[in-house]
Amino acid sequence: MTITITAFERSPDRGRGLARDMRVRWALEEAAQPYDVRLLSFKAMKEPAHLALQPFGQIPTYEEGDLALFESGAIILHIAEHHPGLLPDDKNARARAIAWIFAAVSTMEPVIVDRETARFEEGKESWYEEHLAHVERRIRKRLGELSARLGDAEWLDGNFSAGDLQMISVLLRLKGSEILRDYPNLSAYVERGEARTAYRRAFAAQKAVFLAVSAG
Ligand SMILES: N[C@@H](CCC(=O)N[C@@H](CSCc1ccc([N+](=O)[O-])cc1)C(=O)NCC(=O)O)C(=O)O
Repeated sequence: MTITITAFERSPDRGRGLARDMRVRWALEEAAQPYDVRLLSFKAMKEPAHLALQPFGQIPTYEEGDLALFESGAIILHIAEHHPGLLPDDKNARARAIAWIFAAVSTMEPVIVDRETARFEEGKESWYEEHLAHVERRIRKRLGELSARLGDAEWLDGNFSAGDLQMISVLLRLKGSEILRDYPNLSAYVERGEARTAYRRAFAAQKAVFLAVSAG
């Protein structure tokens, strides 16, 4: 059955692969699953047809036959559970890989999104600099803990998994910042993810959308 995901018609990430459709694209490429993309304007995202799929008016969503899913973590887990290559066969290792999906979205991503929110929405406030220092301290705490756990391993727990895909996708939102550069093993971990063929195919596909819109 055809898989259809939704993505920004004009992504504010300007083809840098930071919007969350990228991580779903990546998972589908790792699973060697072809997919269609329905591109949505910001307006269309808030209209009833899309709200029926995604109650918060956001992307991505995932449709396959009579299944409609939202929440990128849930979509990635669904893909991983239904296709080989993203979760180990061993049941305990599989459970640990799923734990890393949750760790990425519920422990690591919120502190990183806090920094983006502060920079985009609070930059003019008198307390911005002090607030940003606290936010970045919280990010560094989590990065230090993740760095210690990863050590010199290639992936978080054995072979590459959906947990790595989600964690690397979250860490990529720090790409280019001096913060991630302070954790060389995490920078190298992210680069290993970016070097994967599936990542590069997903990145090229989402960037092609931006280039087409920019050329239009
Ligand atoms: N928890 C949901 C969150 C989905 C979400 O945040 N979607 C964003 C796009 S990805 C977040 C995002 C947006 C932009 C950049 N960027 O770099 O420009 C990066 C990430 C969205 O639709 N925003 C529009 C809205 O909320 O009205 C999930 O993981 O699926």
